[in-house]
Amino acid sequence: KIPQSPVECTVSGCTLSNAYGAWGCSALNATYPTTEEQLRSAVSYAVRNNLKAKVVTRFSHTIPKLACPQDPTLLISTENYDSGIQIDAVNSAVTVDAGVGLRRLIDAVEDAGFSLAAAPYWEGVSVAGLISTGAHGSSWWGRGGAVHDYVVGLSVVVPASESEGYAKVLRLESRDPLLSAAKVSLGVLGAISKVKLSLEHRFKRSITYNFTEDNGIEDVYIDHAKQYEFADITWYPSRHTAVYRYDSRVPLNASGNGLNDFIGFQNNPILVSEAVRGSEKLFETKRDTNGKCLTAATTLAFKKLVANGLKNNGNIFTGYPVVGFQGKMQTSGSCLYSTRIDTSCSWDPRIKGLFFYETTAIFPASKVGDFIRDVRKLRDLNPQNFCGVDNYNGLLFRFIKASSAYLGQPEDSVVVDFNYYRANDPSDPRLNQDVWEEVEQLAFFKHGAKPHWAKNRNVAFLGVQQKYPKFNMFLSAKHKLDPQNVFSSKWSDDILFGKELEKFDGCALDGLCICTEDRHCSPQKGYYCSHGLVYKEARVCRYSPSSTSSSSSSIG
Ligand SMILES: Cc1cc2nc3c(=O)[nH]c(=O)nc-3n(C[C@H](O)[C@H](O)[C@H](O)COP(=O)(O)OP(=O)(O)OC[C@H]3O[C@@H](n4cnc5c(N)ncnc54)[C@H](O)[C@@H]3O)c2cc1C
Ligand SMILES: O=C1O[C@H]([C@@H](O)CO)C(O)=C1O
Repeated sequence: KIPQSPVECTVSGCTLSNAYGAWGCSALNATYPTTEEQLRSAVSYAVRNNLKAKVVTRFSHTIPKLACPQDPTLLISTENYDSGIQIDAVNSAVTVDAGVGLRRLIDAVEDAGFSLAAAPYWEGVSVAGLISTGAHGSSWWGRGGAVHDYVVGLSVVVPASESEGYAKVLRLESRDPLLSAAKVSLGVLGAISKVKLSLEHRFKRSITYNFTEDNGIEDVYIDHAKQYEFADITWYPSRHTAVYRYDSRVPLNASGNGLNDFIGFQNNPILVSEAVRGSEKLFETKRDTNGKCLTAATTLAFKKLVANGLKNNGNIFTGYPVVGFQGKMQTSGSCLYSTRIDTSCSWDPRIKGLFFYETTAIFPASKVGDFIRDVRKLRDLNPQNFCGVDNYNGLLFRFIKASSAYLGQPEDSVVVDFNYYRANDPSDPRLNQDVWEEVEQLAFFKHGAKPHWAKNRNVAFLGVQQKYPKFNMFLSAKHKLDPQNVFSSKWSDDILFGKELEKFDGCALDGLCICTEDRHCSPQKGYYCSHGLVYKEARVCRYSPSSTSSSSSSIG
C-alpha cells in the first residue's frame, strides 16, 4: 500500500491527518494548484474571503500540528504542484516546484550528472515541506547536513493588498535577509512556490557500519564527524552498543552500485508490523521488561546481520564497504512504492502497526557530551529500562552546521533522535515512561537543546523562543510578510511560541505538560508525579505500585 493522502474531504468539509494518523484537524476546503499562478490565486482567494490558509503536502510527515488549520481555513495542497525541475548546469543549481518529491528531485539531478549533498534519511517528503521544518541528514563538511543550507533562492506567495490582487509572489535571492527567514519558516510566512538548491557534481559514497561497545562516545563524536563526511552514530543503551557509521565520498570511478534501503523504511508485510505492535502491547500490559529486552536484542542482531539495509548490489548485503551513488545512499523509503495490498510502511495508520513518539533534540556541538554522560548514568541505574528505545533506532546522533536561517542553528550542532512506544489511547500510561520523560527533560531543560520543528511532543517546545537568538528577526519577517496571520493557526502558534498549555488529568502521559501533581500522570494506574533519578529537577510519571497518591504527595 502506498501511503494515503493526508487530506480527506466530504461535503461537510475536510480533515487533515499526518502520516502516523496522529491528528485529525478540520478545514473548510482544500485546493490542489498545479502552477505558481494557481497557487497565488488560491492564496488570493483565502485573503479576499477572510479565510486562513495552511499548506499541506502529499504525505504530511511532520509530527507537531504545524499544518493544522484553525477554522475557517483553506487547505492548499502542493500534491499536484510538482512538475517543475529546472537544472542550471552552469551554476550547479536546480529550481523546483514546492511539491516535488525528494526522490524525484534526486533522480533528476543524478541523471543530469549532479548530486544533492544533503537530504533527510527519509525520502517521502516534498522539497518545500522538508526545508520548512529544517530537515537534515548528517554532515559537518561543506554546507553541512541540513537541506535548507543549500537553499540559494526561493519564491514565496504572501498575502497582499486589494490593489495587488490580495496575493503576490516574492522572489528571494541569496543575499535577501528575508531568505534567512523563509527557508525554515514552518509554513507560517506564506506558501513557498519554488526552491532553488545548490548542487554538486555527481559523486559516490562508501559506507561501513562498526557495531562496537558504547563507552567513550562523548570522547570521540567530534573526531568521528570530522573524519567522515557523512558520519552518524547510533547508540543502543540497553545493549551497551554504539554503531559508528564510517561514511565518505569516493570518486565516480570507484566500483560498486550499492543501495541504502534503510531497514526502518522497508516495505513490511502488514502481518509483521501488526505482530511487532501486538507483542509491544503485550509487554506493555504485562509490564514485561524482559520481553522488551529480548526483542531489542534480536532487533539489533538482525540489523547487524543486514547492515541496517545496505545492499552491495542493490539486492543483498554481501560485506563492507558498501559503495554506491549519492542518489542511492543518502536517503530511502521503499515502503512508499509498494502497490501490494499486504505490505506497507510499518506505521501506516490504516493498519494496527507501529505507533511511536519521536523526540529530537538539537545540541550545540560542545554540549552533547554532558547529555550523553547523564543518559549513561540513567542507563547504568537499570539498563533494562532502556530496552524500549532499542526496539526502534536507539539514540541516533547526527551532525548539522551553523546556519544563516533564523530558525536554523546558530552554531555547529548535534541532533539526537529517539523513538519510543506510543499507546493508542493517550491516557494509557506506558512502561518506563519516566525514563523517556527524564531523557526528554535532560535534553531540553537541563542541557537547553532545541526541539526539531518536525518532531517532538509539545513539552519539547516550552521556552523555544528564548533558544533561538534570531527568533525576533523571524517574527519581524513574519509580521512583514503575513501581517494578518493568514498562515497561522492556534496549533502552529503553540509550537512556534512554545506555549505553556493548561494542564489536565493525564496531560503528562502524552507530552502535553510536565507533571506537577499526580493527577497529571495516572494515579489510578499506579503512575505518580516523581523526581528524576539523575536530573533531580525533572518531573516524571513513575510507576510505584506500593505507594498511594497521599504518600507520594504532589510536588511543586
Ligand atoms: C519516517 C520518517 C522519517 C523522517 N526522517 C527524517 C530525517 O532523517 N531527518 C529529518 O530532519 N526529518 C525527518 N523526518 C521529518 C520530515 O523530514 C519532516 O516532517 C518534513 O517536514 C516532512 O516534509 P513534508 O513534505 O511531509 O511536509 P509536511 O509535513 O506536510 O509540512 C511540514 C510543514 O511545512 C509546511 N509546508 C509544506 N509545504 C510548504 C510550502 N510549499 N510552503 C510553505 N509551507 C509549506 C507545512 O504547512 C508544515 O507546517 C522524517 C519523517 C518521517 C515520517
Ligand atoms: O522516523 C525517522 O527515522 C529517521 C531516523 O530516526 C532513522 O533513520 C528520522 O529522523 C525520523 O524522523
